[in-house]
Amino acid sequence: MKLIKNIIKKYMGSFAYYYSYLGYRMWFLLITSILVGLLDGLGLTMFIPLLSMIASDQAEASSSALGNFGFIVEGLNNIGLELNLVVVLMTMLVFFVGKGFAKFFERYLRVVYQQYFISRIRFENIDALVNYNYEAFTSADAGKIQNTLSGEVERVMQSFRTYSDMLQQSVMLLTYAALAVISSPQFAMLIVMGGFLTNLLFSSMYKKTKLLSFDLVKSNNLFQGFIIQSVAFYKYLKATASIIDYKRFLKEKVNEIEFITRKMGILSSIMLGMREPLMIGVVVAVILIQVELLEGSLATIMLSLLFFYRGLTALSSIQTSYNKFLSFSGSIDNMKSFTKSLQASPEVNGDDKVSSIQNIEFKNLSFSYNKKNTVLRNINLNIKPKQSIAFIGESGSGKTTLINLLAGLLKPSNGDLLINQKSIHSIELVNYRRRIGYITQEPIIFDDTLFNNVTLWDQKNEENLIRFQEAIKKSQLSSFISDLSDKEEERIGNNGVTLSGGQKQRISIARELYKDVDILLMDEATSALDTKTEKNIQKSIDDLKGEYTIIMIAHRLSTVKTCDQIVLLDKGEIKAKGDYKTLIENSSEFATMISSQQL
Ligand SMILES: Nc1ncnc2c1ncn2[C@@H]1O[C@H](COP(=O)(O)OP(=O)(O)OP(=O)(O)O)[C@@H](O)[C@H]1O
Repeated sequence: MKLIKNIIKKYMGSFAYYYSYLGYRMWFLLITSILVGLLDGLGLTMFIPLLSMIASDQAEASSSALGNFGFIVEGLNNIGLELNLVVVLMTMLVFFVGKGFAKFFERYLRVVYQQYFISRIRFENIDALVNYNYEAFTSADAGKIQNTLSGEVERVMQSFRTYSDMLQQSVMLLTYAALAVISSPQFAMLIVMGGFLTNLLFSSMYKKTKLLSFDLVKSNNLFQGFIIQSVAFYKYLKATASIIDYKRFLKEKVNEIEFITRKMGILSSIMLGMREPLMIGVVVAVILIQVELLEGSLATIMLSLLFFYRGLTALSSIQTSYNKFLSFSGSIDNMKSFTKSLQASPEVNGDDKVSSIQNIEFKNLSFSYNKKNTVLRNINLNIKPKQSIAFIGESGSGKTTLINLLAGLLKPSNGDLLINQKSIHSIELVNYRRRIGYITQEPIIFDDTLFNNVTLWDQKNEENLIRFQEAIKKSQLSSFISDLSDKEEERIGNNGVTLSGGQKQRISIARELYKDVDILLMDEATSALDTKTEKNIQKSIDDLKGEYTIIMIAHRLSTVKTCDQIVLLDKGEIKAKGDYKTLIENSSEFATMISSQQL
């Protein structure tokens, strides 16, 4: 009973979950399952006229042979068919062919709906992830996100698969039960009562076995403890001859365990041995009562029995599927809470469209992570179009946070960031970000061709090829590409393993130049590049100055010499700003930094 209750509870909750994605499709699944069960059942009823023909040795069966299913015979009679052998066999064939079609349709729908269901979950999570607030993302569990989007989705799909198995088998069970009742209501009732009684007998035995297994675990644990102690205290026990008494005590425990295990063995053997004779005993008793006392028809009883047998097979499949379903169903709860938590922290977006980024102004801007950890204080800064500006400062001084604010990934806690005199809070972020190129410290290289890496899977038409070539030229990659055997179609390999650090950096630059952007955010690589590569990269950056607004985080001060503005950050505050010459003269910290890097 508890199992059935649990099954129904889980069943309904999960139905609602699948229904929220599949809607009316769930009803289609249910209807096709019912159809399969009905056609199968009706096909089986045709065994009865066959049996009655054999029993009476007549060439035709009467409608009474089918009991409550007599309507099938009458229906056939109405269309001018007598129930002879050929008609019976053909009708059976028609029902089973019909069942075949229904089964095909049901399986087909299941596969299609399963894919639809999973796509919907994936879309929902991808949308939520794309729309996720960056600050929430930084504190989210990256492993969980990855696992849920790949492995867990797979497990939710499995849950649906086993659920639809269960759904189909349950419908079959109900259909068979209904058919068994229609075939011979009295017989069905008696069988159910008999089954219920035997179940009572078994459930008391199950309870006993369960209690015994608890006892066994307890005794085993105790015994383990005593054995460990006999080793630990061996010297004392031996020296005082107490080991002899201890031996007797240990042997008693061994006997105790053996006794419980034997009791359990007897119980389970009794259950195993009794199950079938008991069931058959019930069936025999019920058939005898039906035929001898209640004068029922043997043929309809046989049919009812056949349905019971089919029903029993469906029941054991339900149990197997349910166990499997249970092992996957935890993933449904996990997926629900995961999707909910992603959707709970969406990015806040404004309506003001930015078609090109001109003036950038930090106005008394402060920023705190999680409303307490203040990392930027009272930042005031003006960046004019096509200016180049470098942020420098110790590790943790807030440089990356500033870049994140500029990209709209983080929003100012106090003060404001104005883009073309409009607050970043009111700006529509997707179009704004399309105007931004971002060259990260670790170059982003996809496992694909050079062309796709630069154009991010743009169409390879004439116009795009010209843009591609221009980007390649500007980022000093022309000679590199002419050395490649497949030119722009050369595959770069996973994370660019076949490329040097400098080449990767320049491909990242080419990607940003291919786009039509106004500003370039650059997080300069800290990893030691050889002097030649460093010089090359420096040259490619220098060439871009004056063409784009360049905002960079500079670790090597050699790169900041030609910048229009250098901003020295210290513990989240602007310590000094100006061009290279002014800063050397006005800031002792900057002068010290320069001398420590021997420039
Ligand atoms: N997601 C976060 N949550 C809380 N605090 C953070 C988070 N990210 C950074 N911080 C803190 O903010 C401060 C500034 O970090 P930021 O990354 O901006 O410094 P940085 O100057 O770029 O450092 P580095 O040169 O080492 O990259 C640091 O104290 C850091 O610990």
